[in-house]
Amino acid sequence: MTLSADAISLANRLDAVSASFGPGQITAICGPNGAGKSTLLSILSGLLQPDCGLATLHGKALSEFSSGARAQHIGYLPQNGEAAWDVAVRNLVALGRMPHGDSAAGPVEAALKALDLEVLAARPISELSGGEKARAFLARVLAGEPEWILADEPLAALDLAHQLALIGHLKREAQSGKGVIIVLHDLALAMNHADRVVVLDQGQAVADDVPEKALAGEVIQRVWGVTAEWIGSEGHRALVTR
Ligand SMILES: Nc1ncnc2c1ncn2[C@@H]1O[C@H](COP(=O)(O)OP(=O)(O)OP(=O)(O)O)[C@@H](O)[C@H]1O
Repeated sequence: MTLSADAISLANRLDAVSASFGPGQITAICGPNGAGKSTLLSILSGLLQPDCGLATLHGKALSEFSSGARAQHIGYLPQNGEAAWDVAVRNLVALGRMPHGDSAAGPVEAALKALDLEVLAARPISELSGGEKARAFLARVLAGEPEWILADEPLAALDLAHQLALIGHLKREAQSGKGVIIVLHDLALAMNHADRVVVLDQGQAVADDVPEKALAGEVIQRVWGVTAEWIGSEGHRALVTR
């Protein structure tokens, strides 16, 4: 039940990145702008092909899955997604059922509830704020009930309360046996809420460990070029920069 990247390279974007992800965990992918985070997530979702190396699900190359079968297993939220049509929120979320060929009401309503979208369900997407839209796109992913949730900066546009609610939801998804991989720029969110952190720098995986080790001060200094120190207790840490 693993999703793996095995020595994946893509010209000027990723350089021999290997990482294996298991279910039941939240993994954060962190790194500076242009480090290759979105590229790695796209490859792990099967939407982008590497030049060399292999991305596999349960030991089978992602390229060998039909797009429908792959989408049943892996739900992918791109950075800054856009809707092709200006549909109501509930209809957009129901599109998440497409890989299953149904529009089952249960998962759609559960996804609307999880993202606090019930009051907005009849509203056209074009009439949502940026954060509301981000929640709607993530609800579409959740409605597909994938084993793997891959989300590129899912928290970036959300207010504090919705960030915490979404993190709580992703933790429950992980506890129920799903695999969650999210790209995060907020290192404190990664430190406090991820089970594991992969740090990318200039296309290479330079740390892959529990948050305390992968985001240690010396890693932040080396990768981000920032002198910083963690304060507070486990699960409640804040990053103080100097
Ligand atoms: N479609 C593309 N074609 C060629 N190069 C690309 C393409 N998209 C991104 N890149 C380059 O690949 C590298 C990695 O980009 P990627 O979007 O994966 O970085 P990222 O870590 O997600 O960055 P950010 O934090 O800014 O979102 C960057 O140098 C970027 O300029």
